[in-house]
Amino acid sequence: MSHAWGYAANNGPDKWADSFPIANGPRQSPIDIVPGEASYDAELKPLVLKYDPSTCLEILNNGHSFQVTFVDDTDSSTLKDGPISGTYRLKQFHFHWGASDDKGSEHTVAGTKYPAELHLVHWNTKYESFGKAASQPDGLAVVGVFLKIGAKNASLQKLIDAFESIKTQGRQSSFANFNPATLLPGCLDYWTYDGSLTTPPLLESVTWIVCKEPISVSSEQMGKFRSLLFSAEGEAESCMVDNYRPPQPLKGRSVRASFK
Ligand SMILES: NS(=O)(=O)c1ccc(NCc2ccco2)c([N+](=O)[O-])c1
Ligand SMILES: [Zn+2]
Repeated sequence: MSHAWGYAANNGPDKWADSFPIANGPRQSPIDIVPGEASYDAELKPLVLKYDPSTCLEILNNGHSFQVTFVDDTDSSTLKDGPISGTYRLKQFHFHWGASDDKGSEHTVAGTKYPAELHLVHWNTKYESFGKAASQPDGLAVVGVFLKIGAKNASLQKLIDAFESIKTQGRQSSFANFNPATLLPGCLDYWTYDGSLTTPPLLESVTWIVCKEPISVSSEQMGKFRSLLFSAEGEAESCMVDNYRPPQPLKGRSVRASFK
């Protein structure tokens, strides 16, 4: 790919294999989750998420999504138990969404697309850094949460209120004392499977933990997500929409459920 990857016709998911051949690998993400084909595993533990709002650092438009980044030099914000062993540290969270409310999530549930999907990204502290962990089969654990059109979400609104300061690619602003736990659904039942990063470099290092219960977002709030830009200041404006990879082949993998 002579140009950076993106989500357009000339550099989008169908072209990623040109520069990242792992795109056709055995454990790619996202996938379509078919509840009737997931197997309940009684040995799966409840998720233990401990988030310290004081580790929240900044909000950034990285040109593919917006992300909120956390200080990850201590075990202040961590994920434990669930399908994983050991301690994984929260590095950042970000979203994927569509140009309209009928699409936008990366994982789908029996073919159903949600308007958006939240990813809370954690790395295994048995490795010395996110970068080192990202290249290991058990290096990362990403909690996925679907967004469903409904009531206005007060927690998402705090993110949206910062958007005017990060409208274009590369812009960032300080963002303190945000508690990511306020973005989690009430019920933490989940599906889990072995997968990958859903954007280049598509590394096959992710234990995916996808929550069954969505959180709400209003259609107006989704409109604000779509006001962000892929483009940098001074470039032709390109709305940040449809920044999602479609489901990938399961290739023999099993999906386990933490619930009956
Ligand atoms: N949609 S996702 O949660 O799978 C995802 C994808 C890419 C990256 N990062 C890209 C990257 C560069 C080197 C290693 O990683 C991240 N992340 O960093 O949290 C998350
Ligand atoms: Zn993501």
